Amino acid sequence: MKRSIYGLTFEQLTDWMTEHGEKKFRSKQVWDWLYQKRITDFSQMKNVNQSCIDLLNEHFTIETLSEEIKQESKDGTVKFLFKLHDGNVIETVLMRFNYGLSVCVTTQVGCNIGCSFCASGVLRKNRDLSSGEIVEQIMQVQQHLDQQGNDERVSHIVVMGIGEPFDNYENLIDFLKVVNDQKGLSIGARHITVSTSGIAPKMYEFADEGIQINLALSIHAPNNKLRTQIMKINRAYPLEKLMPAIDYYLEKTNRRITFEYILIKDVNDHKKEAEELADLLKDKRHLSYVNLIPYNPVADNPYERSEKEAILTFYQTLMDRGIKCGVRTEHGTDIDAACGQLRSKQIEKEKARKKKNLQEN
Ligand SMILES: C[S@@+](CC[C@H](N)C(=O)[O-])C[C@H]1O[C@@H](n2cnc3c(N)ncnc32)[C@H](O)[C@@H]1O
Ligand code: SF4
Repeated sequence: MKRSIYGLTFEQLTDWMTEHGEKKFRSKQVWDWLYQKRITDFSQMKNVNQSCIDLLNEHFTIETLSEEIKQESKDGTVKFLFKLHDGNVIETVLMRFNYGLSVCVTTQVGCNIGCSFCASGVLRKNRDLSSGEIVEQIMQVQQHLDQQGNDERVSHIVVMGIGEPFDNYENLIDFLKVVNDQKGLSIGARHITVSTSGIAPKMYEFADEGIQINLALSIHAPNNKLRTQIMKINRAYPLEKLMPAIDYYLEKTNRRITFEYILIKDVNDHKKEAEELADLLKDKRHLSYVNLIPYNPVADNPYERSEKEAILTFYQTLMDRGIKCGVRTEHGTDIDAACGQLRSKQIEKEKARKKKNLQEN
């Protein structure tokens, strides 16, 4: 199996070139073709000599994802379902904001964290995505934009699709280096957000990376009892372990953390939980922002979305206590918007098709 060339950072490609007897400047040429001209075949690299093209063809591929489904919403959201080389399927979403175009990428096939409200968690992790497969999601979306002919660029990235990015740490870091590199896509670090369910040791490591990427923590509950009930990762990393990791990150980076808080009707959306959350964050409120996310219904899941009034009360309670917060606006409500839903539907369809085939044979 050949590697995806998108998976290599600029330094890795330069080392590879010299190890294979090629001049260092070849990596700059290759990156120009890949990320500026966005070619999809090595033979299109006009200023690269044939022996280098042959070498690249021998060791690497460019495109490994095939587009299975593309759903476009009235609000401009586009949801892609890609098939990987091994037949697994993943989702990627393009969202339009007034500040730019943001892509939500997937980092794993399924997720082992198993949060009770998440469509991704229902399907266990099958494997990690390679750094190349994560970069290629951005490239495929950029190619979709190129085809529209409006000269639009992906300007923001949120690592909030299926999977726990800190459970695929090395590939995540390589991905971030590739998309952030000025010689490539040059997407600003401050325009990239990584969301984690709270793998505390990796939060220390991330703080030490010295990159200016934004961090979001899926907190979802202000105490251990409730957090463990909805997120079993809290058994391994309860708040006593998580809060010091957050403090370390804030001290080391002086960057704001976004706390994501999904609002589930009658589960974690009472005023007392808002008060408790404000208490938990009070000593770091100058560097905190709470993103309230109304629960997005998932098939066969008993949870319900909070009432509008409960959402407003929660929001106001935090604001009154000096905690900056906002309610996430929804995108693509007329398509399979909730994370992991398009993929789950597709897997169910595939299972039904296989069963039917078996019965017929
Ligand atoms: C899918 S996760 C991926 C990143 C990482 N694993 C995490 O949990 O932060 C991204 C965000 O989507 C949220 N999410 C998951 N299922 C959801 C649902 N049904 N409705 C609304 N948000 C959901 C998660 O809580 C998390 O904050
Ligand atoms: S919310 Fe994040 S960590 Fe939890 S199951 Fe979904 S993808 Fe995994």
